Amino acid sequence: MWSKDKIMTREALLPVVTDWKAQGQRVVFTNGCFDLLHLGHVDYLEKARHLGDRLVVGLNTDASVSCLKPGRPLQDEVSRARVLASLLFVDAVVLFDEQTPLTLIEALVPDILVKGDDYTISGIVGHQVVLQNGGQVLTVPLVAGYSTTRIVERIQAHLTP
Ligand SMILES: Nc1ncnc2c1ncn2[C@@H]1O[C@H](COP(=O)(O)OP(=O)(O)OP(=O)(O)O)[C@@H](O)[C@H]1O
Ligand SMILES: O=P(O)(O)O[C@@H]1O[C@H]([C@H](O)CO)[C@@H](O)[C@H](O)[C@@H]1O
Repeated sequence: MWSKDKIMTREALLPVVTDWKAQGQRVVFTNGCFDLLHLGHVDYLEKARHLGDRLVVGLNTDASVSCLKPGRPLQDEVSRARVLASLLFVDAVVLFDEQTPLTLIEALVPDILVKGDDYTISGIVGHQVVLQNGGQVLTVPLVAGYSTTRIVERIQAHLTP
């Protein structure tokens, strides 16, 4: 499979997830902006994938990111989606335009919902949907010292005379 084929619309992804579930595969879902991919992202995504059998990543569109994080994204949604899709342990990438992935999670009803532990369980959007459907909501420890913001700050410091 070419990585670009992992990038799907919500409509195309729904039957794929239904088939995975019908085959008894546990579907893990996470989401984020993933502006500049770094070690923390890779570590947490790989761990998320191994909490189940398939990993679906919800990716904020450029419009969504710019509402959440003024001045961002630095990389457009096409680039961010392809970089995520190129990861061996990512099975699907789906863009969402809203401020939160709630409607996407309501549509997919993943078996496992995951975020980094910079979030509390009750602070993870969609946790009620997943728990009410008998699923799990989990966090993965952060890799200390890694963030997109930190990368930007280091570049800015490097460029400042
Ligand atoms: N250092 C890290 N280790 C593990 N997971 C991380 C780390 N940083 C972010 N994540 C996780 O990656 C996902 C996407 O987060 P996000 O795109 O905001 O990354 P970020 O590097 O924190 O970006 P920003 O600096 O712009 O906030 C979230 O689920 C978050 O919990
Ligand atoms: O990359 P971020 O900022 O960690 O991703 C955000 O996560 C929010 C989270 O799911 C809240 O529980 C989400 O609402 C927001 O749209 C971003 O994806």
